[in-house]
Amino acid sequence: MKVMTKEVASDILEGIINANRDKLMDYAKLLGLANSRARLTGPADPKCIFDEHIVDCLAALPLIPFNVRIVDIGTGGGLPGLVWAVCRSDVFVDLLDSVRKKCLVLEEMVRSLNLENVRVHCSRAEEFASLNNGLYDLAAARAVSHLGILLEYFSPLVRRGGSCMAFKGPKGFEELEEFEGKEEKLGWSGLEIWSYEVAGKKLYLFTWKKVKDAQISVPRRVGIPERRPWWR
Ligand SMILES: C[S@@+](CC[C@H](N)C(=O)[O-])C[C@H]1O[C@@H](n2cnc3c(N)ncnc32)[C@H](O)[C@@H]1O
Repeated sequence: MKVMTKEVASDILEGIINANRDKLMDYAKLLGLANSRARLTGPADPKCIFDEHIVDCLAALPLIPFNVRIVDIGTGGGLPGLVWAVCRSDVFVDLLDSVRKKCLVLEEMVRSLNLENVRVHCSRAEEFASLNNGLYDLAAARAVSHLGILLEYFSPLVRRGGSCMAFKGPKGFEELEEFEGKEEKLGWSGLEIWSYEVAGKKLYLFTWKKVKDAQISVPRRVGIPERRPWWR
């Protein structure tokens, strides 16, 4: 492993949390209620959702440029994209999930929270990418898939000059070792790994820049990225 990790600047987080606490708490309550209907995120207790899940998503905010268009792949209950949209009216976020029941609940939450900078899409990433090529400045995912597979999902969606971000625990390093140094095949370069802590757990954001078009044909058909990993 040649890449050093950097620490996310956490000093501005308290200000972000304080400025948005009420709306974020409203979201935590909605998500808690929704969990009983569609199992969107583990816990049902709003405080636990806030402290473990919402704070995790907030940790990435210092890394997100202003006025960007973002796609959150496998958003589930809106993590991280909905959290970002609540705190940053300058960004526009497309929330993507393949499970219809989750998307319906998400749409209700977006309406309840009066968010105008969010749209919900019910689709697999592979299919969505064929209709939205290069549309995004940033693609992100939390708790969705192997890091290498995420890079394949992200690649066709992000414009040249844009970036991607994957939320990972320590296992992200093992996943990275499988393909490290080959990411340019998908147009990615400039890996940076950012570390931070939530509820006593050390967590990481893996980010890359899109420097060129992919050299392999993406998106591939649904299921192929998992069955035939691009790096093997
Ligand atoms: C474990 S959940 C994580 C949800 C959320 N990101 C979070 O941090 O709580 C993974 C989600 O990814 C969705 N998903 C998995 N593969 C997908 C794909 N290829 N395209 C779209 N959604 C996908 C699943 O439906 C599920 O809601």
